[in-house]
Amino acid sequence: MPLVSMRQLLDHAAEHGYGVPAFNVNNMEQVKAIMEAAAETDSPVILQASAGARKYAGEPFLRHLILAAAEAYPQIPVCMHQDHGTSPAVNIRAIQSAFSSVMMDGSLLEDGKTPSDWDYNVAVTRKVVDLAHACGVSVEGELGCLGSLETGMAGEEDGIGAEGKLDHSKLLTDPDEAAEFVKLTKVDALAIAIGTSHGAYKFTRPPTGDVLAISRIKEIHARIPNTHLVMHGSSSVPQDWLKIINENGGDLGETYGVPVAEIVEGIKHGVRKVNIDTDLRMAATGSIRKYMAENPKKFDPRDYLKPAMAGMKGICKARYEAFGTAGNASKIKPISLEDMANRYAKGDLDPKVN
Ligand SMILES: O=C(CO)COP(=O)(O)O
Ligand SMILES: O=C[C@H](O)COP(=O)(O)O
Repeated sequence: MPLVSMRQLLDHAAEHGYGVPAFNVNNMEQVKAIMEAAAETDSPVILQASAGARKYAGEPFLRHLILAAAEAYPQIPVCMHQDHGTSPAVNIRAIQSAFSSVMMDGSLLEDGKTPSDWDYNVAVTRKVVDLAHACGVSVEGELGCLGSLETGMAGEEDGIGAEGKLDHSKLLTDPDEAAEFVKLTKVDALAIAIGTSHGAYKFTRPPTGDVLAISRIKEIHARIPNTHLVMHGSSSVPQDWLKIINENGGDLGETYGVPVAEIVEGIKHGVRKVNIDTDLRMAATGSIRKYMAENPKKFDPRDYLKPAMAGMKGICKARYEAFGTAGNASKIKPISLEDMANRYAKGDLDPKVN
């Protein structure tokens, strides 16, 4: 099957009331684990690559890994998505690389650190939407900054994300602004700030409504019912993997993620894309640490990468099942990007704003 656009996958998810996890990929083991889980559960797939992934693997390796996934699993619709494109140029290069979906993260300036203003975010996002839609490629925008409602600290990780303390208003997306932003930019999907952040250190205690504002999702969805909401920083930081890592020489400390039940609640109210990276990193690290501790004489990377793949696959299967993604791949007939471009040109995919 050819790569499909994220808009097609998320429209299907909205129509049938489920969500799609978007897993970050950097290497073959992650891609294989996700695809095996998707094949076993009949789930459509979003594979997303950050600028960091491109730096790590290199553009040709990354592109071919994702194309290999689509070739090896022709029955599974795969979207190749650029995560956190920090400028129009990054996204244009992604489209040139065959990405079927991009993210213009105009909530931050091009340095990926400094919170931007409204006019900048609208201008860069609209520019990317005009170019991408002409190619049938979908666009995710972001309004608000990821960060902790517990501490007010912005969610910087690996050089991406704002730094330091932010005003509470920046950490929670405003429903009126979301409606205006979507009207002006015509994005297909909108990443919102509700108290989640990238990485393993999201919450110091299991989160409650004051630090994880799931109720805000309902208010935003009511204003922009056909724009798909995206939850970034949605790893659940599994306590069993945390324990395995720490029992085998790791030192991650006490920390909590976004409970799967809260994500499922979000999915009931318009969340269609759920970004997950840290959970797969933890499953891989825990598996490798455990294998190394139990098998000190082994040195073939395939020996410890196999359990790493199995650990990641377990997380993927659990999320596909919990989010209702399972059972839907076979129901999706691919729409070509050419067709998507025509639909955008006719205005058939324009956002509805209440
Ligand atoms: O949002 C993410 C990528 O954009 C990943 O979030 P996590 O760090 O919670 O996995
Ligand atoms: O966007 C956040 C993801 O966790 C990607 O992280 P990365 O930039 O280290 O690949």
